[in-house]
Amino acid sequence: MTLELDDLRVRSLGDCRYDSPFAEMLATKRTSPHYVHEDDRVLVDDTVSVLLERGVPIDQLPSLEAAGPRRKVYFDPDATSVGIVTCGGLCPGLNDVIRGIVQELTEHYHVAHIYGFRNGYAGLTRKHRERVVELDLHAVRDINNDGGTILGSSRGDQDPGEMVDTLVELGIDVLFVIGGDGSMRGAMKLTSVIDERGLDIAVIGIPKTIDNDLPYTDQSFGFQTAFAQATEFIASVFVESQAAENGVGIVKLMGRHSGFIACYAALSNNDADFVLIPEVPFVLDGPDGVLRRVEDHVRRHGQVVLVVAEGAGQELLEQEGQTTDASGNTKLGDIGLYLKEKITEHLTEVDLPPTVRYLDPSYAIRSVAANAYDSVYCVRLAHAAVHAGMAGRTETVVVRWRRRFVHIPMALITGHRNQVDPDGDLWMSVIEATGQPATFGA
Ligand SMILES: Nc1ncnc2c1ncn2[C@@H]1O[C@H](COP(=O)(O)OP(=O)(O)O)[C@@H](O)[C@H]1O
Ligand SMILES: O=P(O)(O)OC[C@H]1O[C@](O)(COP(=O)(O)O)[C@@H](O)[C@@H]1O
Ligand SMILES: [Mg+2]
Repeated sequence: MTLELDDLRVRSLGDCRYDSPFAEMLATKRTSPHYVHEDDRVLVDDTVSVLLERGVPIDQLPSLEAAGPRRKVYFDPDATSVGIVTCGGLCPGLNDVIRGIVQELTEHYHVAHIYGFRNGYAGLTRKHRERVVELDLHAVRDINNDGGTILGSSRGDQDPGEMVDTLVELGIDVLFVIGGDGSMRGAMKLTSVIDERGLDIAVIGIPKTIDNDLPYTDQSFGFQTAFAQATEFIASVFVESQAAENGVGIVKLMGRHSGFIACYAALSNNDADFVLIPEVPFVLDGPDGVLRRVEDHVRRHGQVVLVVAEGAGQELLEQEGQTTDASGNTKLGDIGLYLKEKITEHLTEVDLPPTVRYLDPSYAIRSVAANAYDSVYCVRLAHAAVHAGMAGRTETVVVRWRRRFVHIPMALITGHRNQVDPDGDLWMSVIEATGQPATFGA
């Protein structure tokens, strides 16, 4: 990591001049094991060797601004209007975040207006301006019991100039963008137009991804719910594969570039014998290839279960030209079906005609309501986002980093992707739990 302290400083619109509703509560607070003072910072690194390697004084070590309420805020709460938008793929907990933002802004800051934009960035365009909804406590009362997002979502590019026009027309001071890497890139285009026009509008990101592929954040919200859902499907194919002769269970799970869902779901119920993820390439043929390993497993145990992340082994698939979705994300080939075909073919050839159960739970793992753990996480992120916005932070994302809520510059979260490290301890745990080899063939 070549990060310097200056790369981690977040932008502010200006000095905070208004009293915060939390001023009294904060008056006596100091940093403790359970609280980081607003003037204190959280270290990025957590190992002695890395800190020593940096070779700089402690106050020059890479660190992050603590999230949370401030004694003074930038926006005059009574005169403030905010907007909320949810973009990209669904994720458990979106409604919890929306609800948390609305409750915090209403009950503590008493802001003037809270607007919800419908269906992602499309909702900020001229064409959809009339679909904007005003949000209050009543509108968000029990939305956390449902999956999805009450605001809707979408993929696809929109003109940032037109979107900023909408913010100006509605008098929005703070825009909360709940979205993934694409949404944060879109949010940065908004801040650049806002800067060009000299406007006083803050843009705060709340990172969303069930793939858990955003960097500088501990597991992202909704991830735990999603992989817990996924375990149910693994358990089903396990039962099915046990009951059949030469039973083969295959579950394909979401994870475009990162195999976190596959790893965690597999570790959770420990029924998987093989986990295939995008980060660890594999070959099918040859003595150490997947097919021979699967065959060996079936010979020894009479059945086998494979968990495969959708982005795994894409290089094995013959695809006619690469296509992308409306947001520019690469469309993937179906590795699950390909494995099903290849395994069936191979086991039939070696006289172990299989019964294959293939499940692709797809949207069933991301469209559900958040579990209790994720709901807590969501509401705390929502609070942090509101405090950041009211304090005039902009182009800033609120994240939980090593269990502390902090602010990071938006550019960092789009800079690279969080992936399972084949040399890291998570993959080691997967190998330990499944008993699969560290690699498959040359
Ligand atoms: N480079 C970009 N510049 C501007 N907007 C972008 C960019 N990438 C994605 N977006 C927009 O952000 C929204 C969400 O992006 P998408 O990739 O679908 O989901 P996610 O935010 O979950 O990664 C879409 O409306 C998309 O057009
Ligand atoms: O069918 P859709 O909506 O494009 O979603 C599929 C993709 O969405 C994901 O859940 C990720 O979504 P985001 O890019 O919005 O984070 C992937 O796991 C999956 O490949
Ligand atoms: Mg994305």
